[in-house]
Amino acid sequence: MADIDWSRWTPVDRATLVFVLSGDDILLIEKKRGLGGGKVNGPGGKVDPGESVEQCAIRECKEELGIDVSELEQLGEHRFQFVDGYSIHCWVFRTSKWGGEPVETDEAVPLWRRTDAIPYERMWEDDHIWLPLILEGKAFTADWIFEDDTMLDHRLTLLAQAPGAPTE
Ligand SMILES: Nc1ncnc2c1[nH]c(=O)n2[C@H]1C[C@H](O)[C@@H](COP(=O)(O)OP(=O)(O)OP(=O)(O)O)O1
Repeated sequence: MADIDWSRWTPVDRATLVFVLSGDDILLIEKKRGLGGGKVNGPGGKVDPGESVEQCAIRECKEELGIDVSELEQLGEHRFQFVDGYSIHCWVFRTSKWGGEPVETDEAVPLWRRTDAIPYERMWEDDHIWLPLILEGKAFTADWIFEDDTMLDHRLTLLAQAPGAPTE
């Protein structure tokens, strides 16, 4: 964390992640392409110009899984900094409200798993640190330094309330 002035940090991209919960189950994806292609993650992706993070979350769930999510609860904020200079600011939502049946698309394969059997070994290295907080409904903000797929450092702070919407 030492070399980064997080107070001046400006991301290259903004993105979202969405976790749909249904009883003891969570809806994940096997991501086919893009950043993290080949990994298991939640549906999500980069924010389009002029789009809010919530609009992005809804659009990405439709594009990647064909489902319509609603009543999104914004709980987490990630600042991912890669040592090659790339950076991405990611907003994490959860919901238990969705319509439609998740289907495979050219971007993702749906993957329902029990919340006590999340395949962290197939996910980004950071996920096991913060996804349990999403399941518990705990708000947080977190900073991460990555070299490619390897997590070098991190700092996670629990929040009393959800992080605010992005201002950049
Ligand atoms: N470290 C880590 N853990 C968990 N999730 C992520 C990371 N780093 C990440 O970037 N992500 C997430 C954040 C986003 O949901 C995706 C990256 O966006 P991407 O899928 O590349 O964006 P799209 O808009 O869907 O894809 P393109 O159309 O740009 O190819 O990963």
